Amino acid sequence: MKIAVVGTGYVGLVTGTCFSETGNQVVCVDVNEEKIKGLQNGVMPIYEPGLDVLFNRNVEEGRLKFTTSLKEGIEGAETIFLALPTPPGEDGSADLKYILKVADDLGKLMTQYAVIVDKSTVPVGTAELVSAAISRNATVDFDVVSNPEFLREGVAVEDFMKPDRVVVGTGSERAKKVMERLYAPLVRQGNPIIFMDERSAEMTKYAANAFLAMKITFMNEIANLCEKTGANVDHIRRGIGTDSRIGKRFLFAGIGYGGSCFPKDVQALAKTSADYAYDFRLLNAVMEVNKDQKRKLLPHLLAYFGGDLKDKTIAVWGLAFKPYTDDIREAPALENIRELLDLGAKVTAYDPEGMPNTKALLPGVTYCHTAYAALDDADALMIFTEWPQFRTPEFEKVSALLKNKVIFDGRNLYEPEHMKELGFAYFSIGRETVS
Ligand SMILES: NC(=O)C1=CN([C@@H]2O[C@H](COP(=O)(O)OP(=O)(O)OC[C@H]3O[C@@H](n4cnc5c(N)ncnc54)[C@H](O)[C@@H]3O)[C@@H](O)[C@H]2O)C=CC1
Ligand SMILES: O=C(O)[C@H]1O[C@H](OP(=O)(O)OP(=O)(O)OC[C@H]2O[C@@H](n3ccc(=O)[nH]c3=O)[C@H](O)[C@@H]2O)[C@H](O)[C@@H](O)[C@@H]1O
Repeated sequence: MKIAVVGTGYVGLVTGTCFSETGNQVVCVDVNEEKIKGLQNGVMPIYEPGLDVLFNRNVEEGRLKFTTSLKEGIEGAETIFLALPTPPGEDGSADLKYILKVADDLGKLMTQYAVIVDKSTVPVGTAELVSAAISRNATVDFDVVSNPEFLREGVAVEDFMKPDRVVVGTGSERAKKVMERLYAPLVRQGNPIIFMDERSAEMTKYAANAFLAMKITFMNEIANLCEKTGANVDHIRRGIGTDSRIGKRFLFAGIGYGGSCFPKDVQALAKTSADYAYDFRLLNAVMEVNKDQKRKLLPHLLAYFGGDLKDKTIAVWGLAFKPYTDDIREAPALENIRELLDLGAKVTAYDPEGMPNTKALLPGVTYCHTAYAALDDADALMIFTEWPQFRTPEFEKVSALLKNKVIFDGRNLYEPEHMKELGFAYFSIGRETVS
């Protein structure tokens, strides 16, 4: 099948690359000329484990191509995926300007029947808006389908190639057949392709992200209560996660959820609720709790240094919003670093992949080549991302490099008991403080 993917961000690149891997001819389109030039020269603009191998193979074998021309990209394409940004608008709703602009262009450019597949995360009713925008100028038949994407950054290839499920919203039998054919190699793993109407598919995506954000937030609130009552959130996680009705995943308490999607999607769903005059109280609570959670370690840090961080150097391990990605959008580390700098502290930082992106936003930080280099002569260590190499550091080296043996850990990487034995002061989330 010939496929066009419009937008070569995270989702566009993974979608295009994975569909070329299953034997389709894919052309990816983007308005960013520099990005397209790089992709044409084999430069992968994001760090995503495993994606480069598939990318190189399919580019070499001629199944994966890149262009800035929408007209050229969609020529002969049976499906046209929209993997465009839907950032929060001023009122918190998803901004549809990128999607509707491309829909308008498609109406003018399409010369044959195509299925327009909305892969971006968009509010209920968007398929109808896209359809109307195309219809204004279209001279050919088309269907608009909602096909939300559930991949996680860092494990995107695995999530795309072996999805738990594929959700497709369409009322068209013709489009349904096209989508079945396209996804057949992926759902052969035994997982379902679930067909429904467009509005339900659009809502399914928001419900999934909001539910996961709520699950994490619930555990963060339990963690906060654990700190007050002397219970240990790790035990609670194991104690409830083994109940198959609850499930083991997404129960890790920490420094709050970040990333390009949970914060924006929870906010957008709250806005949809407000638009329909429904007060979705749970969502508002999730956003409020997460805002506070991201700043959870700062009061402990300030108290440790008697309320004054001037002339203190704080080492930071982890900038990306989670491991195995260079994505720093809404990362808890960034908000904390800004606050540290405002309070007069110096910051030294290390992240295996997140430093190039952070440098542009926070030039006042000293970026180091290794995790240990960031500790050299620092007054304290703060941890914001659970990269595996931070899990088992050489603690002797850590204590030799730090001026004070103190760690503020937003990801619960170490056992409080062990830290006590090693003589560290140790602040984590929802567990005993070692001081
Ligand atoms: N990043 C993620 O892990 C996931 C994102 N999503 C959703 O997928 C959508 C896309 O997200 P990302 O890939 O992260 O976006 P992104 O912001 O990384 O990339 C979007 C790309 O679209 C391009 N673009 C903008 N206007 C264009 C136009 N008129 N024609 C062609 N290209 C254009 C931009 O230059 C950019 O390269 C969003 O709705 C997001 O919520 C869904 C699941 C996972
Ligand atoms: O719509 C999207 O863009 C995607 O959003 C999330 O994926 P992603 O943002 O890549 O990352 P997650 O692994 O979900 O983590 C999100 C945040 O929650 C935090 N988290 C996650 C799990 C957990 O137990 N505790 C916790 O604090 C992470 O540290 C991170 O800051 C969803 O998991 C994907 O299914 C969805 O497709």
